[in-house]
Amino acid sequence: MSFLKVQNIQHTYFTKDSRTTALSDISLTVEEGEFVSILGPSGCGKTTLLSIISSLIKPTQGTVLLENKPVSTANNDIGYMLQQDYLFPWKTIEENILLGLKLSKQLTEKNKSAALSLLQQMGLGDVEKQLPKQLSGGMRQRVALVRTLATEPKLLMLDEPFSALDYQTKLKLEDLVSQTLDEFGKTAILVTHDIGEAIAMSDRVYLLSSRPGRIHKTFEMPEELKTLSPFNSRNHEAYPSLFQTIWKELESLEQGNG
Ligand SMILES: Nc1ncnc2c1ncn2[C@@H]1O[C@H](COP(=O)(O)OP(=O)(O)OP(=O)(O)O)[C@@H](O)[C@H]1O
Repeated sequence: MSFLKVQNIQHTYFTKDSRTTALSDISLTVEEGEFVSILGPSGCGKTTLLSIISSLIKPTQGTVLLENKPVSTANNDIGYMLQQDYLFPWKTIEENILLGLKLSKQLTEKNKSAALSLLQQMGLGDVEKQLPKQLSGGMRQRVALVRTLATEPKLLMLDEPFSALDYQTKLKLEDLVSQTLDEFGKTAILVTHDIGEAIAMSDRVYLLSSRPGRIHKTFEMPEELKTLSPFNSRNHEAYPSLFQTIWKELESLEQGNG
């Protein structure tokens, strides 16, 4: 039994006078603790696929099972880390990271201190009482990660979480996120436009083609990269040729010959 099983997804958006098939014939599985990425040209259906996996939209066809059950939006099955941090500007960092627990009526002394100690572990122990606007973009994304992990979701959806950050912050955050998810044994799906990021962070990369989005190719990352941090993966000798291979495939898709 796979942890996450996405079977034969097809999705068509209907409007009054048009229909767009965004996804067709998508099947994939993710095992517990794995990190996979979804890469593809603009408009290939990445966001649609994430929304279907999270059960925010119901696919026209197909099923999604998490631990053999349909995904539930009610019981913290899914946690999100998005391009924008969506921290509430009028709430302190502490209030922001505890909000999910509070709303789902799970706030206890135990998980409160776990969340605060994770904040400390992220190097943010001294900003608890500050407001989001007092923090840099990278710090705010670290807060967003703590808030996401605080509710102990089974599956994490990372939708371009580093794309608004400067390059150096992004590389540092990739390492921190990767290390934290490993430590917690979390399973994650990353949507990205960044080939390097996908290679450096993932166990497996799914390359989608567009109109409709299908799985064009699946790239299993070599074992020697899987065990390295994202930063060290980018500097490994296996990295440039993998980058070239995926780059060429993506180029061919963008030129419509895929
Ligand atoms: N609500 C909607 N109604 C109609 N068509 C939609 C809707 N949402 C998305 N689409 C279409 O479905 C296709 C896939 O869109 P989606 O946003 O999932 O792609 P994406 O890969 O996330 O794009 P990008 O990389 O540009 O963010 C596109 O052709 C888009 O125009």
